[in-house]
Amino acid sequence: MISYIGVGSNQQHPIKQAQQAIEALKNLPTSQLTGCSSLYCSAPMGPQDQPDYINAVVEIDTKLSAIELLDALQAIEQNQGRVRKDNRWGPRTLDLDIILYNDQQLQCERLTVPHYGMHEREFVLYPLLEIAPNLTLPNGTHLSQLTELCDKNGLTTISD
Ligand SMILES: CC1(C)Nc2nc(N)[nH]c(=O)c2N=C1O
Repeated sequence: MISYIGVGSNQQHPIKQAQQAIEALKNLPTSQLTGCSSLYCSAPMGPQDQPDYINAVVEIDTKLSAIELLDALQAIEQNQGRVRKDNRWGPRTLDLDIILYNDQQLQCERLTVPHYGMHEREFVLYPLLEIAPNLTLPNGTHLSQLTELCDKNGLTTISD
């Protein structure tokens, strides 16, 4: 199954955190990393009293189920020092979110796919457009329809 993973960090050397997470995603069991966007920098969405974020989107081809994938992503987050605080919109060392999992629409206590916020997050939509320009979402929306609605202004690409 093709899945798109959002990578985000704004603590503990975010560029290194993102690069380390991408390396860890290359080693997921029964999976291949089949695409990786550039790294992007953007101001925090939500509370502004925190540092800018580094974001990327990774494409993987995996035999893991969505829940197994979620567990593997949370293990990588913990391994990179993420302490799951209750502060939902606060700073974080590493965030790995399942943006899409094949063309599935899943809604359970631990997981909602497609990611509930992807439609208005330019730091998800533009990295995703970079690696999957012809993507159509499970509900039939074309990715380019979403990026038209979401301006790229605040997003800058980081040269490696
Ligand atoms: C706090 C919140 C919503 N803001 C963000 N803002 C940006 N720019 N990037 C993120 O990854 C991000 N993640 C979050 O969880």
